[in-house]
Amino acid sequence: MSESAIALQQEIARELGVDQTFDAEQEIERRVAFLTERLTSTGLRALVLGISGGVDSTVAGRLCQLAVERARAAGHEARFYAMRLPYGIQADEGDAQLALSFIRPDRVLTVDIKPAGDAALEDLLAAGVTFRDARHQDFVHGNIKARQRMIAQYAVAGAHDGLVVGTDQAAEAVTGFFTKFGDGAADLVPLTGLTKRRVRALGDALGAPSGLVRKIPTADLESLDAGKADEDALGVTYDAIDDFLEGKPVDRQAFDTIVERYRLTDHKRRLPAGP
Ligand SMILES: Nc1ncnc2c1ncn2[C@@H]1O[C@H](COP(=O)(O)OP(=O)(O)OC[C@H]2O[C@@H]([n+]3cccc(C(=O)O)c3)[C@H](O)[C@@H]2O)[C@@H](O)[C@H]1O
Ligand SMILES: Nc1ncnc2c1ncn2[C@@H]1O[C@H](COP(=O)(O)OP(=O)(O)OP(=O)(O)O)[C@@H](O)[C@H]1O
Ligand SMILES: [Mg+2]
Repeated sequence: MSESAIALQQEIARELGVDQTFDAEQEIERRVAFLTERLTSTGLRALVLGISGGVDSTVAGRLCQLAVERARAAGHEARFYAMRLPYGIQADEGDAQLALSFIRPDRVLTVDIKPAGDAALEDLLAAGVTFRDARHQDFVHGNIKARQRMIAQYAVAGAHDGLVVGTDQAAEAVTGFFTKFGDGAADLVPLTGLTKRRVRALGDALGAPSGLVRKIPTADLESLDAGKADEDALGVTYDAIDDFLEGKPVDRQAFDTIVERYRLTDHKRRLPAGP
């Protein structure tokens, strides 16, 4: 790799807050302390997060529960609302239930996002919105589902004086692999700066079920391609993304794919542009 390529790699990692060193126990402590401090300093009384059955929300969910328990021990009443937000019947519902058993949240709220998500699409079609083809429509519908989850979580935060927690981490941030104002919308992002393998290391250190920690990541938003692996959608592996962010050598094709995605999704990591 050329010197300029290495410099760009380092600059992007710095921009996304990826540390050069990593200690799972320390990171757990730092991130739980962060969530607890946000609760006490804002005076708010709840954390809200959707639990999918994937590793990111399993880890973030456990951090949330530990944080509210710590806040309560310090005399600040706070609750963690874990939300199940299936689109109809979720194929890996068993994983979501396993995640909840591990997290042991104060409350579980379940909202099926299918009726609202489907109604939104139907109304758009009735209004005359057109798509290139069925796959394009299904893709946009997928982003509607992610935003429907955001609506449900913000409603619970509004109802219970809470803060919405997001699962944004460095591997998704660098590729812009999230729905803008959907799962990308949150008040607190406790996994920020972590590569995917470091999220998994937190999961192991927290004692999360191994099957969840090592589960193939999926956004699972497209009905025509249910459970599609993120890596198939991204065209690059999480190992390569993590190596890139941790300053390790990556092959030319992976490097170019990551940098191109990073540039194209710059707008997703910023506030809306104005004149
Ligand atoms: N240059 C620019 N400057 C300012 N804004 C720009 C823009 N280009 C597009 N935009 C806006 O951004 C929109 C596109 O962004 P967005 O709506 O997010 O849509 P988009 O990035 O096309 O799709 C979201 C991607 O994230 C994936 N995802 C979503 C949710 C969760 C996960 C997961 O890992 O679990 C993954 C999903 O599978 C899909 O591949 C455009 O419609 C436009 O409104
Ligand atoms: N079916 C669902 N029920 C509840 N929350 C969900 C659901 N699907 C997605 N989410 C929320 O959207 C977030 C983004 O999804 P994403 O797939 O990136 O994370 P994950 O499923 O936790 O882990 P992974 O990326 O490994 O699949 C989740 O962490 C979760 O908070
Ligand atoms: Mg997932």
